[in-house]
Amino acid sequence: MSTENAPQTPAEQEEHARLAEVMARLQRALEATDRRLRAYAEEVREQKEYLWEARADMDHVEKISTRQSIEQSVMTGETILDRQKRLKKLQRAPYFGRLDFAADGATGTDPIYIGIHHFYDDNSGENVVYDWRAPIASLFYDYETGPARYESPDGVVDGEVQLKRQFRIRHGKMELMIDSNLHVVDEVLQEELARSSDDSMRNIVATIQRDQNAIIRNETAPALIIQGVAGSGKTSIALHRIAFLLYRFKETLSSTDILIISPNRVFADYIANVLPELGEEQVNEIGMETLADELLESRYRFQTFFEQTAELLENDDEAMKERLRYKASPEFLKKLGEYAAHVEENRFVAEDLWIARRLIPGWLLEEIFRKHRNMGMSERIAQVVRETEQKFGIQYNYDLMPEDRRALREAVKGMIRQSTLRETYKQFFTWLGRPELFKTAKRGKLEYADVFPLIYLKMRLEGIRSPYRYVKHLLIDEMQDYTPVQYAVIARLFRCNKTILGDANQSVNPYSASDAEQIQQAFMQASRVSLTKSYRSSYEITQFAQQIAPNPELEAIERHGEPPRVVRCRTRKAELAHIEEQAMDFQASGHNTLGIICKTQRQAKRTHDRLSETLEGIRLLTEQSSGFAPGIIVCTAHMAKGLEFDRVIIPEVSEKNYRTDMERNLLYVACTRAMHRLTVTHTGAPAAFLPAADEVAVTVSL
Ligand SMILES: Nc1ncnc2c1ncn2[C@@H]1O[C@H](COP(=O)(O)OP(=O)(O)OP(=O)(O)O)[C@@H](O)[C@H]1O
Repeated sequence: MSTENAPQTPAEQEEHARLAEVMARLQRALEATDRRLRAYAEEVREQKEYLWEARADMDHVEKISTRQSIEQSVMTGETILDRQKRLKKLQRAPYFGRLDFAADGATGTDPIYIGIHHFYDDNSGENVVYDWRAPIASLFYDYETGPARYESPDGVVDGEVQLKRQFRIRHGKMELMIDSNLHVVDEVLQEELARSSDDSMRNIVATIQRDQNAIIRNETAPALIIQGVAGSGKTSIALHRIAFLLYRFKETLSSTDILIISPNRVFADYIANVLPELGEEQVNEIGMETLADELLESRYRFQTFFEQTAELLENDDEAMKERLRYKASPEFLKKLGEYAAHVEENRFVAEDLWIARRLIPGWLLEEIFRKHRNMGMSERIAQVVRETEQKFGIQYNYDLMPEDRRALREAVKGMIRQSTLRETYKQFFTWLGRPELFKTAKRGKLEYADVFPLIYLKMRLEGIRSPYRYVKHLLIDEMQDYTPVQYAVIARLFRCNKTILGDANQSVNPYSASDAEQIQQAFMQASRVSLTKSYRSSYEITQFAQQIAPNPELEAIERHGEPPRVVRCRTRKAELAHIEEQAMDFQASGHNTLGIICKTQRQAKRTHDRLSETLEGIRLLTEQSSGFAPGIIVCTAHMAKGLEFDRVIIPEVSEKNYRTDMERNLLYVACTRAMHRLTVTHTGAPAAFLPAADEVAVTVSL
């Protein structure tokens, strides 16, 4: 029921009165924080003044103690500032749900209101609003009215949900209030999904679904792999899960302990707001290329994943596909492991040595050398020399002279049959009998597909001291775009808990992709969950995308909109004119984002440049872009991964331009970015895997 007008029913009257009371309490709490903040600011000012004026009479210890006291006041002030921010947010929407739960054996029920943050009223000593992450709040997501249970810190509590109510409150005003019973269509969710997009990912606390809640609140899985169809909320719930874990384990986990591996900086920027909105600090983020560069100590120049995909699309090179396919196979990882063992086995040719006219047996040198396989080579040689010297001293009761030590070091060095890491990696392909699988990319760079195998070999032969030992939880998005070798490297690098998410149907480069099952093999004790309901796109858009890349598991949400349009244009000029028309229509609409999604960067640039001749403010996303913003964005499907737009236009979907499986995947990714409206344009024959024309509107334009 809508409650924008005067409340009608007793329930509405009750809730309006309650809201007014909560708003008044929030106002009082805010005024109290304002007073405390002013008091702390004054205290800091006075202490600083005192420190300055009395500095000549103070000894060192006194100065330190005054400074510490200032720091303490500043920190307390910051905590109050945080509370102030939360209270202000609560003033806009103090809660979104109410739950009356009668625990078995308890007398009476107090309504529990659930909001984005906890609100404890200091004056009355009451929990006025519960944080959505509180144990009891999980009832709100898991049950309608009837028998229910939740896990409290003291154990499982059984009982009955007697009332469940959803609210939409904006700017302190109640706009909607709905009592949910079993089988009620989730009206609040429908409204939420029908809204226009934002310039960043939004939180979904008010409408988290039951299966999503189970993933968010899973505290035990050491590695949780989420395979979810396009638009199923994977990224959203992974971030909500992080917020939940930060709340649940606040004593031992902080935002600086978390790292996100994300596909690019635009995506990182797009999701950056979710955790702060949920009252948590932003967490660190890193891309695979930066990670690789750090691990290789910036010693190698290599192609990026983006460049690799671009090259594949521009050239459709069978030999390259074969290289990528093999390097993405579990077989490749196995062989690389065998090769590393082989190199290790054969690279030290120990011989008997005579130092200071005394014998050092080869077997002893070999034994010491083998023991330290995880050290870098120069460190390892130094260690062999050190340990041999010790044993030598004990055996012969003789201390080595500096020249003896030098001779020992030179002799040990001489026993090593070693080439550079890159050379050793290259020789792997000869050892394998397939030298054609190693090929340098343009300008002598390593191919992207060789970067992580090289790191893996380095780890096996030299050892890498992980710079990420501080990470306690790792989140990997777009998991399908990483290969078994990458996962093997990640597993060695990050021993912490992990949330790994993606969609096998959305790989932008199917020649180097992994599915959830393969990924599970890389991590011990990993659990796999799947999400099959798609929330982002209207029913019609989802059905359209399903015809391009059918996924029998996918369940489309029943939110109806315009059918997607396939627009056949006589010429490229006519196509651009149609896109321009659509762009102008968008500018006049209430929608916030329009994505014009092309296949290649070259096509995106060309489209962008042509449209920019007549339209203002169109942005082109490139590999270097670092931010997402509302308006018209032209980009490739690769760049659009993970993003969403109110409207999407996909140009040049002709038979010639979209032909291969990879192109089909990219088209699927592009279509599934659209929330409310999708237009596909082409000249000449349309791509064969576009839905048949009689199922979509065909407009002959110009
Ligand atoms: N429970 C929910 N309540 C409201 N909105 C939701 C819910 N679940 C998902 N959504 C919305 O669905 C859209 C898709 O979510 P998200 O981007 O997290 O999905 P995804 O599975 O990561 O998508 P993709 O793989 O296609 O990039 C977002 O607009 C998100 O807000």
